[in-house]
Amino acid sequence: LVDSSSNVQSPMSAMQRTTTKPLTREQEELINTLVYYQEEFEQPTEADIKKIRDYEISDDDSDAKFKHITDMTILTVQLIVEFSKRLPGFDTLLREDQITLLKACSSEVMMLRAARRYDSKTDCIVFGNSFPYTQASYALAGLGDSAEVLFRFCRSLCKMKVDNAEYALLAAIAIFSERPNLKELKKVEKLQEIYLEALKSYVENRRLPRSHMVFAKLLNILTELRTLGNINSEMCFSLTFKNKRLPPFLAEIWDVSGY
Ligand SMILES: Cc1nc(-c2ccccc2Cl)n(NC(=O)c2ccc3c(c2C)OCCO3)c1C(C)C
Repeated sequence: LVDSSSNVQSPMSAMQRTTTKPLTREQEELINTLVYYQEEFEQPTEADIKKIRDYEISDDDSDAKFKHITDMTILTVQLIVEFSKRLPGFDTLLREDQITLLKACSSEVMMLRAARRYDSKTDCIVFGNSFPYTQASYALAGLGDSAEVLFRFCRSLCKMKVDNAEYALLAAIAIFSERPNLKELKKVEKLQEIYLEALKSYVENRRLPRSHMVFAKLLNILTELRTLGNINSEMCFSLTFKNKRLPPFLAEIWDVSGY
């Protein structure tokens, strides 16, 4: 902080002098792979959507709305599983750790996907191009109060202008997170570190003028995802008291006993 003429430099100018490290070739390839598979598994197929759209929902039918959400979620979680299986490093993990990661991350990555499908002009989450979820439709399905939290999360990510690469890297980092009962925790942490480094380099090299602390704000999203995922688990349990049942696929992946 003290230059040759022994003037004390302000920390800021010392910080500004640090040059950003460019992305390495491996990091570029990693990000391109993630963005490719994110696009590949972005939306359910028209055929799948048609299957769940077949029955008309009368606007005021809460059970039908709830069933739509559960069916769309099943399709979306299946896409998340396909995306995860193709993440470099995922196939180096034990099968049981792969399952532990998928069960724990699926609701968190669902929230990220909801934010990615959020349309600020209509204040709707549009899953599958034809399932606009509004806060009202969430309330109708009996998920009212959680919708407020979800839509606030979606709006904040929208304001941050999170781009495709950042979404894909955040999903990968959420997938390779420390979870209870992992057999090879160190391996998962090592993988997560690689994706965190790639996100850090990517953010620092992004051309668009960004507000400062972007990397810190993106890491904060990961903390928020944990909270949202936990509220989702609580919601799953409360459904049993509202005699709303989760389909077996979701009850199993989200560990809702007694399915
Ligand atoms: C079948 C189903 N599909 C979802 C879901 C729907 C859209 C995005 C993410 C999720 Cl997890 N959920 N969860 C929520 O809709 C949900 C639950 C709790 C929340 C929340 C959401 C979206 O959002 C924020 C905080 O708490 C459910 C069940 C459990 C109703």
